[in-house]
Amino acid sequence: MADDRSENTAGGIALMPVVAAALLDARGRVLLQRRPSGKQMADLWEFPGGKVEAGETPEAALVRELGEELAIRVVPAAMTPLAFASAALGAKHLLLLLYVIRDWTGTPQPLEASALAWVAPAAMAELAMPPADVPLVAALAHFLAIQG
Ligand SMILES: Nc1nc2c([nH]c(=O)n2[C@H]2C[C@H](O)[C@@H](COP(=O)(O)OP(=O)(O)OP(=O)(O)O)O2)c(=O)[nH]1
Repeated sequence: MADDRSENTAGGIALMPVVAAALLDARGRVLLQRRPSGKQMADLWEFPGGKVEAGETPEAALVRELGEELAIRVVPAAMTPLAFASAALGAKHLLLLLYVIRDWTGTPQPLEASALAWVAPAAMAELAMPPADVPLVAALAHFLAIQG
């Protein structure tokens, strides 16, 4: 019998773990990237990140994704877990883990996105983002408001 443990299919639902970063600059702005045309959820603004691959920790996946997408270097110790979203996504179920990151090396470049933008928390709600991000944006705005 096939061993499906690595596919996260317990209960019949295929979980899709995705990691994402709220990169914050010194002014409290957040880096968002625009998904390219032709990809699922094209043209929506999102937190940089991507799918956790089999055998990877979430933190290792975020190190890899931020290198691939933005050409920046981050270390797991600089990642603070902030919030998660749990939402149906087609035949799968998205588990989206959002980390706050204030320290990294390099200048973010849009290697895979069609655009990058540093966005003030108050302006985030005006951008079109994937539905799963809505509660994450609210959690981030709250976090930034209490952090000052
Ligand atoms: N990175 C990111 N993905 C998000 C966000 N919100 C959201 O629903 N997603 C979804 C979109 C995709 O279905 C999934 C991420 O998959 P992806 O295709 O961008 O990931 P990837 O970089 O591993 O890409 P690929 O190699 O599979 O092309 O998570 C978000 O804020 N950031």
